[in-house]
Amino acid sequence: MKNSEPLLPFYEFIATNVSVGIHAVDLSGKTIIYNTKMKEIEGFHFDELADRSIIEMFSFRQHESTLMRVLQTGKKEINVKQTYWNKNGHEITTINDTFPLYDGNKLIGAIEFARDITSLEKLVYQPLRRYGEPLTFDMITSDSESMQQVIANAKKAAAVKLPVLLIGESGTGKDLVAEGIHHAASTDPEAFVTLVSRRSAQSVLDKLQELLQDDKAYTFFFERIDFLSLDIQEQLLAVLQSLPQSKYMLIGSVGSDPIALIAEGKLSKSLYYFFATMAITIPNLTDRKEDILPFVDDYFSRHRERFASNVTDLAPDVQELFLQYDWPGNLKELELLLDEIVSFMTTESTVTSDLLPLHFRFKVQQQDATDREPEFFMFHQQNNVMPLDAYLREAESYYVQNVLNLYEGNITKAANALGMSRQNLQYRIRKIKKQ
Ligand SMILES: Nc1ncnc2c1ncn2[C@@H]1O[C@H](COP(=O)(O)OP(=O)(O)OP(=O)(O)O)[C@@H](O)[C@H]1O
Repeated sequence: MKNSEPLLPFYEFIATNVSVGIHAVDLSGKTIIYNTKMKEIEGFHFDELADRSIIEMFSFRQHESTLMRVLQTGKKEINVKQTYWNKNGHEITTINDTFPLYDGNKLIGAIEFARDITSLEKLVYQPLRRYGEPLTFDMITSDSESMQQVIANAKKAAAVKLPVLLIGESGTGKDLVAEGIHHAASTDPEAFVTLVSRRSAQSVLDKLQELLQDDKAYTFFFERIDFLSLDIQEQLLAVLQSLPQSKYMLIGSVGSDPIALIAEGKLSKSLYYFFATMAITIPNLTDRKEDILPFVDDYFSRHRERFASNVTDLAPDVQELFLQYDWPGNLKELELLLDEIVSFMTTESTVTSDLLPLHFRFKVQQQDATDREPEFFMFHQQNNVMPLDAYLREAESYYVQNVLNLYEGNITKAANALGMSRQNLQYRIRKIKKQ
């Protein structure tokens, strides 16, 4: 390969600057190439991956399963869309092509190319919007008492036009409530601007400064301010404090309890006080299960209207499963699942259990992992053998749940006992919940 040596700097430059995530592994699953974009997508540092096999990293990585499968089958997998939550808890959507790598006839590894379409997905994934209509409170499913309270508070916030903080886990509907507030407070449907913190933090400030040059009474929605660094949060606060009161409607959102975020150093206390004139907490879907079936009905009616489809309802046993499941990804998870289900449907009008994707059935089963007997994890020849990564996920979930139970849910003590940091354990718990 002597002749290719002068090309190495070119290859390196390409790998570093290309806007596609690249991850290549050798036959043993060891990482050979992991480029800058892939690091950005997955929120990793190269040192964390350099010398480890995929199996060792199994609990952290989303892509390992495709790479493993391609190593096993020797067959490429093209255009696979994945939405997941990366190591930093950011929701990411990618489209992946994964190829086996051959030297002559000999398989030597696998390589994955991931196109990050998160921002695009956010733009195009607007299933609630009916042909450009503004998104108003009446379009938000709120059958539960707690959601009705959220809407009532959001209406008050729109009336007084003071800064608002929306608190809720990913997928609970913070974006919708923010937009509902805007349309209740303003007559200009075009003046709602979402400034997304999950990409480049500096771009939030730049975009804000740029828009402030217009003479428009914008509603600025600062989505997930807890994803901004403390330094940027302070800079943002300085800009916000200098704005004329009452001209702009200012809304911020955070993904969990702000007091805990402040204690963990992820949220500036002063920025919190600035936004929290009015704080609205949007509960998790599992705490307002009355919203599940009305949301499904509404989804089906929109689907019929838009795609002239036949889909009308869920079979009783599917309803049961939906009500039983915890929905860690909240309404977003339910919506993505419905998207997947209706894409399989042709002439059927009722969603029966055989139309449920395997991963969902598996997740419902996994929810009872804590009730499992230890014998489940012992290998019996007569048992069906499950794929290794599914088994490892089960085992991790079972072990972590039991250690948490042992320490009565105390994360610090459980993390100590498991020999890991609090953040690491919290990350794993989130991941287990989302599996
Ligand atoms: N109450 C609701 N009624 C109707 N649709 C909802 C409701 N809540 C959420 N959704 C749907 O769930 C999806 C996620 O909602 P949204 O983006 O507002 O969540 P979020 O809390 O802002 O999440 P993130 O923190 O990840 O941005 C949206 O596509 C929306 O259509």
